[in-house]
Amino acid sequence: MSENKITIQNGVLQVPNTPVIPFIEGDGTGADIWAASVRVFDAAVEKAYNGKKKIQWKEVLAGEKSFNQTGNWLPTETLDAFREYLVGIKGPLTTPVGGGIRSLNVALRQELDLYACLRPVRWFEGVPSPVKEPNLCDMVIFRENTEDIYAGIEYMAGTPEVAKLLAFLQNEFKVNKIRFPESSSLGIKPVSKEGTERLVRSAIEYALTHKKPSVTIVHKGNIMKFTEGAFKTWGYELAEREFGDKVYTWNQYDQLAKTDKAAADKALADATKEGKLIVKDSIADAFLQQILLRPAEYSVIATLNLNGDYISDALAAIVGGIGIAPGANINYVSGHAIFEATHGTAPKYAGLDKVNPGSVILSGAMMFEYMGWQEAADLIYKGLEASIASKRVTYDFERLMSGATLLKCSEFGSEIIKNM
Ligand SMILES: NC(=O)C1=CN([C@@H]2O[C@H](COP(=O)(O)OP(=O)(O)OC[C@H]3O[C@@H](n4cnc5c(N)ncnc54)[C@H](OP(=O)(O)O)[C@@H]3O)[C@@H](O)[C@H]2O)C=CC1
Ligand SMILES: O=C(O)CCC(=O)C(=O)O
Ligand SMILES: [Mg+2]
Repeated sequence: MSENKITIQNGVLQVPNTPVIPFIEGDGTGADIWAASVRVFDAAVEKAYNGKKKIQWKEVLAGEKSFNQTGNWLPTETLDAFREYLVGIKGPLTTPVGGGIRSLNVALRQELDLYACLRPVRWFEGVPSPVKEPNLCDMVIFRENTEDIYAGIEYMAGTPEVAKLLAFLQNEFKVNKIRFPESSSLGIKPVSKEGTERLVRSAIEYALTHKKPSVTIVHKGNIMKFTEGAFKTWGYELAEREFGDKVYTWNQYDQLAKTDKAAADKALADATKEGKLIVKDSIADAFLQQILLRPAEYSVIATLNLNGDYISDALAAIVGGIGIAPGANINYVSGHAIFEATHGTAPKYAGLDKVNPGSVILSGAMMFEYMGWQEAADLIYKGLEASIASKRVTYDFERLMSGATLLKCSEFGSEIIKNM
């Protein structure tokens, strides 16, 4: 075993001083963003550890660059590298709409079983926002990352496959509610108890470790009873079974309130006063208006794949847009993790050295925190905060700030380094 590999022993990451970290540059604006980000990462590590620590970057291919060079969108070598080196980082990869290859981003998450998509959402002082009090929005999304309709089990209208599936549903299950069966495409949404439990467990453990007040299970269980609804039920059951006294759930409240509403109110108030973690739930559509109107009531969010995708961009917009929305895809058991921005390839800006590299830079800060390199992460936060405070920012912030100086993507990276 090379001394430059990050490994995991008894659940604890072992990080050498000069770890090899595989990275994917990314499609579209990925090249611009990566060039700016990697300079920030190296500068933060150098400044934090005076040359005692240094990352050995290892480029691995995926997406358009990979296809052009190898004829393969996601080479086995790339998956092998992420498996071998445990921790990696990536830029965005393009997914065509309505046909063509399936998402390489989703494929990476599924192949490495990176079941938790962790996306922290917080406001940085001075960032322009469409809401009056963006500081009230301080949430961490745990999005299930391997199941749901992202499993890609869908069949196109008019194909023999869809005809077979339709016939099966009609003959075996007497399904007669498909409005236009002859022209319907069909998709299947797998949601498992195991998948739910490991995601909700991660969210609760995170909330307890970081002393957060609540975990909200966000679902559309009124309509999709056995997938989204089961996610809620399994989530509550897991919380009560595995975390016992450390949590109080709205399910416990509801059970008690059936016979004694006053006692239930008191139990909830006591649990809150005692600092227990409150595990609650919200139906997804209502949740999306609540995050605008009452964001302070939400903290850690546990949700399924599609809801998590929508919620990520919606919450990012509240705190200033997806230019500064970082994320991580993690398997907390194997230790495998790939860090990446919430945003996509923003193709219209490709090659213009224009977009905000903040999301990938903050994803790198999350990676350093995951590796235990907190000092390097803190320098990145410091550099970013000071750059925003001096109003020297990329186009996305500049167009919403008065008196700001417009910087290119690369210049914003340099600005962060200057302010570390
Ligand atoms: N994990 C991944 O790799 C992801 C990949 N994708 C893929 O990316 C492609 C493009 O998707 P699309 O729906 O256009 O979404 P994008 O997130 O790529 O872009 C949408 C808009 O968000 C803003 N934006 C995005 N990135 C930045 C940035 N770094 N700085 C500032 N603003 C930014 C821009 O807004 P404005 O126009 O207002 O300037 C942009 O037009 C698709 O193929 C999609 O599948 C999408 C999401 C995640
Ligand atoms: O894989 C893609 O192209 C889109 C993924 C996405 O939007 C996300 O993970 O937030
Ligand atoms: Mg998305």
